[in-house]
Amino acid sequence: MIILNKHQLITERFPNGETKVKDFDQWIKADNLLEFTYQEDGDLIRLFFVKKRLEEAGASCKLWIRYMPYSRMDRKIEGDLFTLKYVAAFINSLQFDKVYVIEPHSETTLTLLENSVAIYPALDWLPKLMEKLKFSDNDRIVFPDKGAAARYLNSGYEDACVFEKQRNPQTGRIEAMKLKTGNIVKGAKCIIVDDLCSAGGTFLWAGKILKEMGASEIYLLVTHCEPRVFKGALLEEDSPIDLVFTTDSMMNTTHPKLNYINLTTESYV
Ligand SMILES: O=P(O)(O)OC[C@H]1O[C@@H](O)[C@H](O)[C@@H]1O
Repeated sequence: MIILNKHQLITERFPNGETKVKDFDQWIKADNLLEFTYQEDGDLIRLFFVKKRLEEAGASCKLWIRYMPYSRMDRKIEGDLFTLKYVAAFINSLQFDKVYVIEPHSETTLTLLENSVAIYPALDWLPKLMEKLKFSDNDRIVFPDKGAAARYLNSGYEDACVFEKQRNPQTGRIEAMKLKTGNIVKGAKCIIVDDLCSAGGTFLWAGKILKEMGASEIYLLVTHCEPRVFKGALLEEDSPIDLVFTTDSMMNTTHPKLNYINLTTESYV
């Protein structure tokens, strides 16, 4: 989905699959903000078309990336393509004046993307959620793996609990998890904070262990939820996760256990 200056562009497909972008020019301003939601690779070509037209019109443009495509492919694996690098190179070639990236998974995206700045809604929202849940000294912030700890630990949450996890690189399934740092006081409320919930295995594992250790309520705060792989298990009655807080950066399904954080460009741009 592409939103130009708050107007969602009408993009249609010709019967052969090619993209048609309709009634575009009316939304162009001298300075533009393009909001980009990635759902499939075709969205990248639509981004290209739109930026090229803005360039032709002599208009400047900033880009707001709700979810950075391929951000989890953030390292070179022998024999495989380092796709994040190429997607970043593509976006760089479009020469945006500034690129805002919502929760980019790792520093690699920011290193690869020129003129980029990261926005961390989950982290920004954490103090508000702690207040809402009436957090006390016994309650705990939890980072479910070393990636989350590297991202957030230095943001004033040095006393957070940190998990260690082992994921099978072939199947992608989590095979083991254990609490590496911190302790859980019986009856503690916990907020697990991370960038993204994909299939949810990380949070089911962490939630189960936290409950076994005596936690009373467990909340999940993630910036992105991936609609295609998000498994309902996390939201089911017997899930250890009581409520999920997320943004609509990718997913907009409704469910009583899902709470959406309003993510507006105005607060950041
Ligand atoms: O366990 P699922 O939800 O599939 O995957 C999400 C986790 O995998 C990591 O890349 C994310 O940063 C998050 O910790």
